[in-house]
Amino acid sequence: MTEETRRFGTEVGRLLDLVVHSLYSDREIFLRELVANAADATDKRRFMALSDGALALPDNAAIRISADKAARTIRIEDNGIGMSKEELAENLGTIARSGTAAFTSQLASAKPEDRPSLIGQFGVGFYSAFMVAEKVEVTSRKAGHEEAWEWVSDGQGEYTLKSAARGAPGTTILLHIKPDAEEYLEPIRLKTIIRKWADHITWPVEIEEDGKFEAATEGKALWRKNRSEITPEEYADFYRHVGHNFDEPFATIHWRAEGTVEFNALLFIPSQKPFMPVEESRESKVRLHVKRMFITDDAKLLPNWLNFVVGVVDTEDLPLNVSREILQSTPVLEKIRKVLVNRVLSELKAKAKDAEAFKAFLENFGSVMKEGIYEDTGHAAEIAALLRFASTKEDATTLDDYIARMPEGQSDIYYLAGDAAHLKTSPQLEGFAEKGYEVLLLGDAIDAFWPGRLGSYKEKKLVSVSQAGNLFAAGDVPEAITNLCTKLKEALGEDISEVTASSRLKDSPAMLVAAEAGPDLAMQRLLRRAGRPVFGLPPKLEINPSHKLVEALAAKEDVKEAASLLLNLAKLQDGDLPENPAEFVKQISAALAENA
Ligand SMILES: Nc1ncnc2c1ncn2[C@@H]1O[C@H](COP(=O)(O)OP(=O)(O)OP(=O)(O)O)[C@@H](O)[C@H]1O
Repeated sequence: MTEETRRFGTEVGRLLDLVVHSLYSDREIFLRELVANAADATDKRRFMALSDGALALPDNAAIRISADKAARTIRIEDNGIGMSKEELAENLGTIARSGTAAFTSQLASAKPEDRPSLIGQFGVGFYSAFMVAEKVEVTSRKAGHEEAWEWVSDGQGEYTLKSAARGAPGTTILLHIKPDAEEYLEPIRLKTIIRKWADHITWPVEIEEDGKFEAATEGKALWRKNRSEITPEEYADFYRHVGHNFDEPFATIHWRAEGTVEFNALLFIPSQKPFMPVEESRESKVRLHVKRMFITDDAKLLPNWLNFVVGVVDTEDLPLNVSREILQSTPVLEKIRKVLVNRVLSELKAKAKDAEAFKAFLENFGSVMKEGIYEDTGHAAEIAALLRFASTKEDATTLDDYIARMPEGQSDIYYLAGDAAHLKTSPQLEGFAEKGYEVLLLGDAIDAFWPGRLGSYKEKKLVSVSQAGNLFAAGDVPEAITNLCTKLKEALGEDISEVTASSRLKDSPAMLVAAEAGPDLAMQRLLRRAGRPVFGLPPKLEINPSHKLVEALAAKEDVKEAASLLLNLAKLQDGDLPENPAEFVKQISAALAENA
């Protein structure tokens, strides 16, 4: 029989090296990882069999574990979907998941003493087998195929692949246990580990004892138990399992919904940003189960702006053989989604009462939530009410508190969106302090988008300070200034829609403001940087009649050169480059030379 020898992808080599050499405690998680893979593979086969009867699972489908003390092996067998030759090479010989690759580099840069807990809590999937095994043999037959393949490796950089025999589809993993890991050859030890880590697995997990396979799990899904029967550790373990996270949950939401739709739900809000961002997709991965059986994790049970919530929803209101088509159209899912969003929002409202803890939550997930204001008009106001913002008066304020502080005469909510580092010193803020008007300082990239979409909050309009020129129209302006405005407008042409004198400017000679309708300046900047057309009127130029430079210009006949200088200065102040930086430097140098 021909045997092929292949080398692991470089990332795998690194990961294996780190796993094997930095983990001394918590090795038992290898069993959790391998059993979880077996359960996932069985779930996949069950789901595929819905559209292809030939793939149907045997009635006694289970995950079976047996240890052979004499041979020093542990065998883990499943009736799952199996792997073809190329899948064995792809799944076990390379790291396809970007998250795992990123995890590997994080692991490499972590202090050696921190690595065990990182590995122990995160899990490294299949490769954890090499923590306890000096050689791993995987025999797999893909459901629907006749041939089977055997993958063998000692984890030292290479693996072999050869044709093999397996009576039925599924995967067998044979671990040749290292001398220092013999404790795992005891069935009782294996059972304890399964109970601890894998009790929620919905497929039977059986362990061979005295020649007979015995159920190792209670077989009662955690989310179907009463809250009083579950310990905080059990919740946390389950959270780490479903969420691939390694922190403690910030919130655990476990309830049974009864009414128009019935289901059990166990949802978690992480307390840290997941190490793996929501990988390739932004969509919710909350798992849908029907009568305990896993159906899919892409039913989009929660909207994208709650994509950080992980967990399980299990309903009796759908048939076990629910197909993808039914999932897309059934009103049951729509009803479930509604209940879930409202439940998560009310949990967040309750959590918001502890300002300190909630601050950390918002630092992690506040920007994702803001996307909800943009995408989900039905919940926009509720989301906005939960958020906190920096302002010219407070480090963090809610919109309600902002409104409560509004002085007499202020009717709108003012905000300035832009680069967080420059907000506090922006000339756009000039004039607001004098009026006693607080301004929200919005430094997230998404902040350029959502205020315009929200429009108003509790009947107060959200107004960008870059569009609040009306507040500061200068009263009586000397004729020379009015003439200067006209001359500047002539010189600047279509770049500027209007030049006006403003009372808001204190230290700056001029400033750009956006037209009242259309995108504000922060939004225009984003559009420009993204190479997108900027719609709406060009900006206005406000000049400061009491600034020395403006006074001097008002006395001049020809302001052509000065006009473009003034415009470029205003652009610079907003963090934009002048259109032609070299030309601008020439102008400035010439102006300085005149006064030198
Ligand atoms: N028993 C199995 N049956 C079928 N496919 C398997 C089995 N075990 C592993 N695989 C395949 O190998 C891939 C890699 O497994 P591995 O455990 O390393 O990562 P994962 O399960 O994708 O991620 P994680 O362990 O972080 O959840 C799996 O995604 C799956 O496609």
